Amino acid sequence: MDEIEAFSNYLTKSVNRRLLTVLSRVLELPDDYLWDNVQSHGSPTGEGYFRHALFRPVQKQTQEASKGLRMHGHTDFGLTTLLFSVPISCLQIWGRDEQWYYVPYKPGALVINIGDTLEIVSGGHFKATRHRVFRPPADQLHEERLSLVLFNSSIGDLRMAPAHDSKLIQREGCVEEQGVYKEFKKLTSQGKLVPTNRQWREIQIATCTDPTDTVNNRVGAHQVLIDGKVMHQREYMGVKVVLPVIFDFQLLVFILSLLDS
Ligand SMILES: O=C(O)CCC(=O)C(=O)O
Ligand SMILES: [Fe+2]
Repeated sequence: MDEIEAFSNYLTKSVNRRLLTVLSRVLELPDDYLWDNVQSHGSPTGEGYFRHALFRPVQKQTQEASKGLRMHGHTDFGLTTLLFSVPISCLQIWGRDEQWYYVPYKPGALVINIGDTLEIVSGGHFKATRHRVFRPPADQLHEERLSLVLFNSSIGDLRMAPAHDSKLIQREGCVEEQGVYKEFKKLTSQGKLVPTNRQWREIQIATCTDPTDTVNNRVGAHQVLIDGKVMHQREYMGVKVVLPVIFDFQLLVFILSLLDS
C-alpha cells in the first residue's frame, strides 16, 4: 500500500504537476496556475484516482453483444489522464479524419488524455481527447490486458469556466465550435449554471453505459444518426454529449466469420 501511495504521489505531484506547468505556459498563465487553481489536492490523487485493472479475454457472447466495444467513445471528466502504454492494443483515439486508431505501444511511455475540465478551462483551445476501448487485433484476442490509469481530478466545488487570466484567451478568444466547451457555453449564455466538477464527474461515472447492452446501444435509443454516421448520444445535467460510434466494416466481416464457424 505504501508503495502504491508513493507511486500515486510521484505521478500526481511530479509528473502531472510538470505537465500542468507546460499546459499553463501554453495558455500564457503563471506556471503553477492549473496546479494551484484547478487540480484537486488533499490526498495522493486529490479527488482523482489511480486505477489498476486486469482485463481477461472476453467470452464469445460478450464479444457479439458489444460488437467488440469494451468502453464507449468518451472524453475523461477531469484535467489530464495518465495511461501507461501497454503491449495489448485496445485503447483507440478518434482521429481528425473521423476514424478510430489504436494507440501504438511504446515501452515505458505514458499516454496523456486531455479531460473535459481542461478543455473548458482552456476556453476550447485544448480539445478533450475522444477515446474508447475496443477489442484488440486478432492475434491478441486471447491475451489478458493490464490497464493502469491515473485520473487527475479538478476541485469538486469549482464550476467549470475558461481561465480569463489566460493571455492566449484574452488575445485570441475562445474556440467555441466544438466539444463539450460549446455545450457549456450554451448553458452560460442562457444564464444557466454549468455543473461543478464534482457533479460532472459523478454523473458520468454513475451513468456510464454498458457496451453489451443491446437494448440501448442502437439507433433510436442511446444512438442517433447524424450525417449518416452512428453517434452515441447522452445528456448529463442539460449538457448534450455526442460521440462517434461509426460502423466498422472490418467488424462486420469478423462477426460474419464467427457466424460461419
Ligand atoms: O483502459 C484503458 O486503456 C482506458 C480506460 C478509459 O478510457 C477510462 O476508464 O476512462
Ligand atoms: Fe477514458
